[in-house]
Amino acid sequence: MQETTQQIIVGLDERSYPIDIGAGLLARTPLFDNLPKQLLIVTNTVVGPLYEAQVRAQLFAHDVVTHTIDDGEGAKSLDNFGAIIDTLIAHNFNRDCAIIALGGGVVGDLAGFVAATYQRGVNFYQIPTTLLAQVDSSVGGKTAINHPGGKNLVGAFYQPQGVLIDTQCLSTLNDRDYACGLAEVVKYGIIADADFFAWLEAHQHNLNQRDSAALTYAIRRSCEIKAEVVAADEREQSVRALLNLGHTFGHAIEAAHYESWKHGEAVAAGTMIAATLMHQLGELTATELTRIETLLNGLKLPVRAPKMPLERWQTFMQRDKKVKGGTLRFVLPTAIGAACLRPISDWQAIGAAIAAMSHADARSPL
Ligand SMILES: NC(=O)c1ccc[n+]([C@@H]2O[C@H](COP(=O)([O-])OP(=O)(O)OC[C@H]3O[C@@H](n4cnc5c(N)ncnc54)[C@H](O)[C@@H]3O)[C@@H](O)[C@H]2O)c1
Ligand SMILES: O=C(O)C(=O)C[C@@H](O)[C@H](O)[C@H](O)COP(=O)(O)O
Ligand SMILES: [Zn+2]
Repeated sequence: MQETTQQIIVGLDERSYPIDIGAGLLARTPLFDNLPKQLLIVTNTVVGPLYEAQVRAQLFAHDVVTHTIDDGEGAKSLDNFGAIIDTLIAHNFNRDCAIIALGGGVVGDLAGFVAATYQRGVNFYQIPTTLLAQVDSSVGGKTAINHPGGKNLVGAFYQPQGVLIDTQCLSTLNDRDYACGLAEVVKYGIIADADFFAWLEAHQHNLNQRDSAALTYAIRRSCEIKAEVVAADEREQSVRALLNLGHTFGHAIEAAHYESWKHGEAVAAGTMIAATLMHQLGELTATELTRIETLLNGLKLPVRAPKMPLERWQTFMQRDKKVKGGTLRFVLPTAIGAACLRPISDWQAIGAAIAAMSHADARSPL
C-alpha cells in the first residue's frame, strides 16, 4: 500500500509551521528539519514505553534527555513544571535547545509551557499520540498547567515549530480516550463546517471502528479548521474563542471531577448544555439539538453532565478566560456549522440549561 504524508501549514508569517499527518511517520521520515543538538523529550509513563524508542532511534546524532511524568490530568501541575525546569538546568540546556512533547494533551500542554518559559522561550515540537492531541491540543500554541481552582489557569500562547501526527499511534489508545478526541472533532463541525458535521454523522460507524481512511480524513479536516482559525486570531481576541464551544461548562465539570471526567467527555456534556441554552433562547432548532446529541451519543460520548449545585458551577465558570468586564461570554451554536460568542448574565437561564442536561448518573457510555 502506498504510504502518503499530508501536510497542513499553520500560517503565522515567520512563525508558520507544518503539521505532517501520516501512518507510520515516527519510523519512516526524519522527525523534523534542523533539530538542534540538545533535545529534551517530555513524555509520560504510558507513552514513553510505547514510542520513545522509535523517536530516539531517529535522534542518534543528538544529545537527548528524557523527562517522564506521571499519567493523568493531575500531571499538568506546577510541581511537574518545576521538575522539568530542574531537569533542563541539571543538564545545562541552553536557549538553542529544543523540547519535544511526545504524548497526549497533558504532555503537550505542560511541555509547551516549559518551552514558552525556559530561558524566555526555546524551540518546541509536538508529537501528539492521542486523537485529541492530534486534532486539537498540538496545534495552535495554547500551553498551560492547571490549578486546583480551575483548568489551564496558568499558561502562555507559544507556537511549536512543527507537529508530527503518526496515526498509527492511535492503535494503542483505549476506547475511552479515543472517544474523547472525537468530542473535539464534532466541535469543529458544529462551529465551522456543516458539511463536515454531516460527514461525521454518515461515517460515525467507520470512526468507531477506527477505519483508517475515515480517521485520517477526520484528523486532516480538524487540523485544517483549527489552523485556519488560529491563523486568523492567534491570541483569542475574536474568532478563536469559538474553539471553546462546550468548554466553559466542560472545564467546570473537569475541575470538579478530575478523577472521573476526562476533557473530551466534559466537552461533550458541555456542548450539550451550550446547545440546550441556545435552544431555550429560541435560536437553535430542536432538530439541530437532536442531531448534536445523536452524533455525540453515537460516538460513545456522554451527553449529560454530573449533577452539581449551581454555586459550584458558578465558582469554576467565573474563572473562565472568556469572562469580560465580570460577565461570562459563552460560545453558542447558532446552527450546525456556525456559532457565536455571547455575553450572558442571566443565571436563571444558564441554570435551566445546566439542569436540563444534568443527570445524577451521568457518565461515559464506555
Ligand atoms: N492546548 C490546547 O489547545 C488543548 C486543546 C484540547 C485539550 N487540551 C488539553 O489536553 C488534555 C487532554 O488531552 P488528552 O485527551 O490527550 O489526555 P492525556 O494526555 O491525559 O491522554 C489520555 C490518555 O492516553 C494515554 N496515551 C497517550 N497516547 C497514547 C497512545 N498512543 N497509546 C496509548 N495510550 C496513550 C495517556 O497516557 C493518557 O492516559 C487536557 O488537559 C486538555 O485541557 C489542550
Ligand atoms: O485552541 C483553542 O483555542 C481552544 O480553546 C481549544 C480547546 O479545545 C482547549 O481545550 C483549550 O486548552 C481550552 O483553552 P482555555 O483557554 O479555555 O483554557
Ligand atoms: Zn478542548
